[in-house]
Amino acid sequence: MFDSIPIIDVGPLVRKKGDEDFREDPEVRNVVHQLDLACRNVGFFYVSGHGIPLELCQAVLDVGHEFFSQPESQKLRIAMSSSTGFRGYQKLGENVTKGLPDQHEAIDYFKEFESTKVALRSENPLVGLNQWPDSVSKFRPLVQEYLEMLIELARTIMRGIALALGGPKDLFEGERAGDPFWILRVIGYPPISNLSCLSNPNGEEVGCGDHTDYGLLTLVNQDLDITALQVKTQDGKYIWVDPIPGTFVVNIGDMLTIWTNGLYQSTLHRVMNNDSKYRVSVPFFYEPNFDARVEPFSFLQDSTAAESKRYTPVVYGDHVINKVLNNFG
Ligand SMILES: O=C(O)CCC(=O)C(=O)O
Ligand SMILES: [Fe+2]
Repeated sequence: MFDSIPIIDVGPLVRKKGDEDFREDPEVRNVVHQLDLACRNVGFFYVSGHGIPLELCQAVLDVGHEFFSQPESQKLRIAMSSSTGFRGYQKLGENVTKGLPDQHEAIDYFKEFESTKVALRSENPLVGLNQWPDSVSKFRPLVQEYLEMLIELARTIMRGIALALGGPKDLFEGERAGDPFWILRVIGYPPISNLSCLSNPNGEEVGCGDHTDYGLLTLVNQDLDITALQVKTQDGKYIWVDPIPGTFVVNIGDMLTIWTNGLYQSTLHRVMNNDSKYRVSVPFFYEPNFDARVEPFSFLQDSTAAESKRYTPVVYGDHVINKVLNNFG
């Protein structure tokens, strides 16, 4: 049972990731222990000490605000469609979670496939080029710089999680997540008071409905002056995830649940922007290799869920294609 989100200073992981004795270092071991507790009990944690400049995080949110404040015709110039590989801008209400329209607009970026066998598979609907708004000139260079840093940070945190599971530090490298797929969403949530009456069955206006994230690890950069993200506890209550300057909100996704045979569970969460201001958040989803087969680690199966609870293996790429097509196809 949890009633708050822990804060983990990942500084030692970041500073010592190249060290020979990384695994034995007392500071690293301390971080690894905290990661283990957070992943077992909460599924969410803040990370501080990550080394990514606050100004860069803020600048990414600022260009998001600038983009969304434009007239719709301008935004639709980078509209998402099946012909863009589902990359680009989607209007308010176009995104659907569990059959209900979400009250947000967004731009979606996916890792671009190189001409490997994945890209050449004609049935892969996510093959395409990312859509960059030239109306906001700083957008592309800033977001690209940010992406490179976030990929590296997520990889470092996954190294800590590998040790937390008692595995080798490269557990999530190679065929599993050595060539990680990623998704970046720049999301805008209008204040609920501005919305017409599209509500969920409970009469609530939901920016993004209850869901777990479907990949490996999510890092959320959110506006600092609005609290809108909520995490569901085991007894069904929601707790608000207040923004903390200099941190990312990190949560684990469904692929980690499968790999750990349920030891680390992805946690339900949703977004409600009850504030009077427009909110921007930029979640970054660090994922397995596109063609990774995800199945419970054999070294964990004895110590985790009973046979009946075993998770069904999936190929990550099939899983994500399914999710995207269900939403927009
Ligand atoms: O906007 C947020 O704070 C989180 C959004 C989210 O949960 C998601 O896009 O998966
Ligand atoms: Fe999420």
